[in-house]
Amino acid sequence: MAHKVFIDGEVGTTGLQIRERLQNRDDITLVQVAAERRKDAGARREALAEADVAILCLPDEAAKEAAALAEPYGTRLIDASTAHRVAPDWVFGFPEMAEGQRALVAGATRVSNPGCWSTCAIALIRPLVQAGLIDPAAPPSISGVSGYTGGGKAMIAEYESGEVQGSFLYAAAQGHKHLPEIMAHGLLSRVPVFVPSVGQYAQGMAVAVHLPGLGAAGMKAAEDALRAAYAGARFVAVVEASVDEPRVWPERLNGTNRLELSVHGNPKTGEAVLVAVLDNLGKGASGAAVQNLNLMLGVDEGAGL
Ligand SMILES: NC(=O)C1=CN([C@@H]2O[C@H](COP(=O)(O)OP(=O)(O)OC[C@H]3O[C@@H](n4cnc5c(N)ncnc54)[C@H](OP(=O)(O)O)[C@@H]3O)[C@@H](O)[C@H]2O)C=CC1
Ligand SMILES: CC(=O)N[C@@H](CCC(=O)OP(=O)(O)O)C(=O)O
Repeated sequence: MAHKVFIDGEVGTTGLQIRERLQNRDDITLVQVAAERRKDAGARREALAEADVAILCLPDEAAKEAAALAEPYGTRLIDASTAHRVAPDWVFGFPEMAEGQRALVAGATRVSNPGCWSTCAIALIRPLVQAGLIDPAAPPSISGVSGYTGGGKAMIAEYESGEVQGSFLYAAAQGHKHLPEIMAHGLLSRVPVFVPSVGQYAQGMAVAVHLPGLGAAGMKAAEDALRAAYAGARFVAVVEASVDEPRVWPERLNGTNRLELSVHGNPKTGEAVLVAVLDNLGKGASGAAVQNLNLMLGVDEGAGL
């Protein structure tokens, strides 16, 4: 029998992309609420009760409300928002992050999908902390660029109406909402400096983790640590630096569920940078949610991806 899946927030940026990935699958029946009733708590409660799994593609407060509405029915949840990413009773939905994480996701009732920035940062930082190449108390700074779809419907409207043009840095005041999850799952004891930016293009992300003084031997060790951490992973790969040299193109994995990592630097000076590229709407959001759903349903991890 088909699994019943409700996408709460189905007409938002992340929700629409998840629907596209699920709507033609024979093993899934979508439970739907009419678009005009999408914020009606009664209609959402009924859908949450009917579904086997609900994927929350909502602002944080609405995601917390949905989790409370679903509680009495035991509906399994995947939350795409920031609301539960460091909550102890939710499993962090980055299956490649650690040995055993895939099994935790598969068996979970509540899975919190990682943020797009944090997927990149954690993927690069965590294995290096574990290899002793990053001191958790002296974390590297992080920078990056995202397409404007990362800001959801509101930012898409700003760009596509012409109200906003150009690119900008943001969160320079060091309060970005992904910092807690980067610290917790990146195994850091001190918060890193993080300066993200938005470029004048729709979709795709590149992130750099800055490692001053890593040295030539450290660069080799970093690449070895990353390769060991993601050996056998289907959607995460370490690629040669040449793939991302001399320009890192944030759009190069668009339309995929892939995350690619590379190690760059100058062996003469020892200055190094780790780079991650993904589609913010793919492995950074909707693709990751579908991968987690597949694991929870016990089907091929890559179904529909
Ligand atoms: N865009 C991205 O790249 C990523 C987004 N995320 C996260 O996913 C979540 C969704 O983001 P995104 O899709 O970009 O956001 P959007 O603003 O594009 O979509 C959110 C949807 O939720 C609806 N909504 C708002 N409040 C409620 C409510 N109380 N009840 C029901 N529906 C509600 C909105 O309605 P309306 O149509 O009226 O606006 C909208 O359709 C957010 O938490 C975001 O942080 C995660 C990773 C990446
Ligand atoms: C470009 C842009 O604004 N991006 C969003 C993050 C998108 C994403 O990954 O995240 P959440 O799941 O945490 O919303 C931001 O930086 O706040």
